[in-house]
Amino acid sequence: MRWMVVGAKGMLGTDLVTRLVAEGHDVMAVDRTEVDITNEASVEHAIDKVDVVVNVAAFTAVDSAEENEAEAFLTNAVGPQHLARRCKKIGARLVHISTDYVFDGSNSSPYLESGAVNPAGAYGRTKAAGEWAVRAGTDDYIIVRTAWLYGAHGTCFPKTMAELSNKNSTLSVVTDEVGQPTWTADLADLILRLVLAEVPSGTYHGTSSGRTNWHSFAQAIMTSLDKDPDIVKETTAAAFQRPAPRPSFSVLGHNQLVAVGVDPIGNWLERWNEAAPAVLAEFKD
Ligand SMILES: NC(=O)C1=CN([C@@H]2O[C@H](COP(=O)(O)OP(=O)(O)OC[C@H]3O[C@@H](n4cnc5c(N)ncnc54)[C@H](O)[C@@H]3O)[C@@H](O)[C@H]2O)C=CC1
Repeated sequence: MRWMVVGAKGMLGTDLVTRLVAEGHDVMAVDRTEVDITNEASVEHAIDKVDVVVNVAAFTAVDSAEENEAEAFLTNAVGPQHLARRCKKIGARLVHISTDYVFDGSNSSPYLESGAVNPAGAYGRTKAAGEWAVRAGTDDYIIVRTAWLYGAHGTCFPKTMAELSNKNSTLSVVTDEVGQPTWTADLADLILRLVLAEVPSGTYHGTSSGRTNWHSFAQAIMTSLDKDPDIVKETTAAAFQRPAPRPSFSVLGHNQLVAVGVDPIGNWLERWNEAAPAVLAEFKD
């Protein structure tokens, strides 16, 4: 099976390519300089003779998307449309990564894969449009919605907390946003398992199991750094205003994975404890 990973130099792409290569798969890893997904000619020229295309390319700057929605839309919606059309033409399966931000966060029980999307901000709107573009463009797709991603090869919450804790005696972190911290290496593993299992086309939720809030996650990060978790103080989203709205409840249910016999990713805290040495390597002596 021949794979192409588009957006391969990002946080998820780096771990995905590493995993596929380690497993002996035939992988072409490309980023924007080789294939710009916003340019249909570039997509048509570069993507050929592959069995699976994994789109991990995205405009991921959530706050910046509020000011630059047209640019975000090009990458997050028009790009996936080009990829879906191209995959259909060459008979490749498209795996496309989406986000919890397609939901507004007002639920109190886990979001179902089939639940109505209602994004609260520009990034979520563009990602929801990308999902529709994929579904409209090809019949052979796997959409994987993920959330609260962290990894060794990108800017992410654990590294930001580690940096802040080196400069400050206390940190204030919000308690009223709930979600599922998810390690890029675990998501790479899930993508591999979904493709190898040849699951039916559809939308799947690829997040860790269980749930937490940012404050408790920050405390777990301090523990991993051998620091006192009590330096993390509680605050609220209202006191910590940012340009883009954040969903207050981002817990995704894994019903579709279970339905097709694919194991969801394990509990977020167990996975964090496994991930921490790699993700926090630059902060450890
Ligand atoms: N980081 C997070 O917390 C979350 C991420 N996601 C989704 O997961 C996926 C992966 O995210 P990350 O690895 O964090 O992203 P990232 O920002 O680390 O990497 C994105 C990659 O896409 C590439 N790219 C951007 N525009 C492109 C274009 N026009 N053509 C080709 N490549 C282009 C960039 O060069 C970069 O290497 C994205 O679809 C994102 O929306 C979903 C939920 C949470």
